[in-house]
Amino acid sequence: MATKANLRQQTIKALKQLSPAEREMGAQSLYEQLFSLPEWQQATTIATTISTDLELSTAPIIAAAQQAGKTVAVPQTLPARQMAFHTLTADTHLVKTAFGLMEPADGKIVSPADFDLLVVPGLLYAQSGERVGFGGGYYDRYLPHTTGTKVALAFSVQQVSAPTWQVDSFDVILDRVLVAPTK
Ligand SMILES: Nc1nc2c(c(=O)[nH]1)N(C=O)[C@@H](CNc1ccc(C(=O)N[C@@H](CCC(=O)O)C(=O)O)cc1)CN2
Ligand SMILES: Nc1ncnc2c1ncn2[C@@H]1O[C@H](COP(=O)(O)OP(=O)(O)OP(=O)(O)O)[C@@H](O)[C@H]1O
Repeated sequence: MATKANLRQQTIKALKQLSPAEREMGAQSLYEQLFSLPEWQQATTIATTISTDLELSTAPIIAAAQQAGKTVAVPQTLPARQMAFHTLTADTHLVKTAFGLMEPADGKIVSPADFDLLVVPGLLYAQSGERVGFGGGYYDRYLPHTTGTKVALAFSVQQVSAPTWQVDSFDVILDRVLVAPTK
């Protein structure tokens, strides 16, 4: 069994080594798969993040959702590893956190139970839904309060068929892991 810390390091390295072409091709496939899901099409309220350069860009997801008239909300980190999701509009003020993430500073708060679909960030996912995140434990604390479909979008280097790590009791299992094809 690998430790989550080792797997985080390995996956970050593999993500950094993706060629621009692989990234672009993978990303297009992931967006198409997401937008094809009935859960996406039916969702009126969606949780996602403001991605960092290492992560799959969420900008096309935010744009597509807004275009379709869906409500989009993104997280603000709070003390004690809590998060509040705020609706994202053209008027939302974003601030950069000490950790380098862009977060909403205002905007209406969406209750966790109001999301129909949550695009959950992370580093490594098993096809069966287990997830290794960035290590903050933010989503493990938040997701138990949600009822919507929990989806992850994985480049091929972010996916394994079954967990190679010790799954903790507090780890929340995702409903779907979409995977980009290998080149
Ligand atoms: N784009 C994106 N946004 C996201 C997440 C994500 O995975 N991706 N998160 C997914 O969970 C949450 C933030 N996750 C975090 C995970 C770890 C640390 C962290 O290790 N922080 C350090 C240093 C803190 C500081 O410099 O202020 C620490 O706490 O020691 C921070 C945030 C919410 N927003
Ligand atoms: N529901 C919870 N209640 C209390 N502590 C928790 C909970 N979930 C996670 N933790 C703690 O948070 C820390 C990080 O957990 P873990 O390594 O699973 O995070 P992660 O899933 O990688 O991060 P994230 O959820 O932010 O993406 C661990 O020390 C864990 O003990």
